[in-house]
Amino acid sequence: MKKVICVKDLYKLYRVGDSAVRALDGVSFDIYEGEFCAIVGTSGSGKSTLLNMLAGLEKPTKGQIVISGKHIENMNEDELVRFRRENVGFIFQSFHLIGTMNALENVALPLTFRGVDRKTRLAKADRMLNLVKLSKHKKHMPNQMSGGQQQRVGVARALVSDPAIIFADEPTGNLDSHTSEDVMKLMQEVVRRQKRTLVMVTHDNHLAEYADRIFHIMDGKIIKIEEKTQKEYEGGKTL
Ligand SMILES: Nc1ncnc2c1ncn2[C@@H]1O[C@H](COP(=O)(O)OP(=O)(O)OP(=O)(O)O)[C@@H](O)[C@H]1O
Repeated sequence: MKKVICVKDLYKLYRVGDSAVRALDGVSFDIYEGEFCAIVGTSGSGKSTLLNMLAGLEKPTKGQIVISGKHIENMNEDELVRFRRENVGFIFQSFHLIGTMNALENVALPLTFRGVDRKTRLAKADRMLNLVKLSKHKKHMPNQMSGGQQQRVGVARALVSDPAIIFADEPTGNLDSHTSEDVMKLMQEVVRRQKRTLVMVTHDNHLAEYADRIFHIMDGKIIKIEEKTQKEYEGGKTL
């Protein structure tokens, strides 16, 4: 299997006054093409810090992050912007839809930044909305849709530019439990069908069960990696 993400000895220290917080304290792992991985941990365990590093939104203090064969820890801001545009899709907890655009226009938006012409953009967005089962809501504005529908738009938007990797930060954090399950099933299905790699952060152990592998993080360390096959690894070694 092809490695898409390779993280080696990753550290992130934050200075707060005289003390240092070890938000990431020596993290190493690989993620393979087509995998759905969940990063799970309690509040303050380092989940968001890790996701921000993987997405190139924050610089590590030390360590390596290789994504699709490229070292992102050495990239400057312009290179990171290009890297994200070409390789990454995001799904946010609070959806981040543009309120003045309908579902179709919201989904088409990432393609605008890639210079795709309007007709092609809208045709692609249309297909993505069908994929997330929102064919009847294409002309709806965000405030005319439920939370679950808005997040489906968020999923379609993350997929529209054919990114190799999708990062999702608590994607169901603003949804009720029933709708959360629906969105998780949808993400699982489209990721499998489209052979994307999905990395999701959540504090919810139950939702993490939708993933192929679960990375448990505590005090900035990966303490356990759980596989769907029930084969478990600890500290990177097979038990
Ligand atoms: N900018 C910052 N400056 C100082 N400390 C920070 C900063 N960002 C995060 N931290 C600290 O790093 C640790 C990890 O934070 P992080 O946000 O990654 O946790 P999390 O697992 O995502 O938590 P939550 O589920 O509450 O979002 C925490 O102790 C936090 O206080």
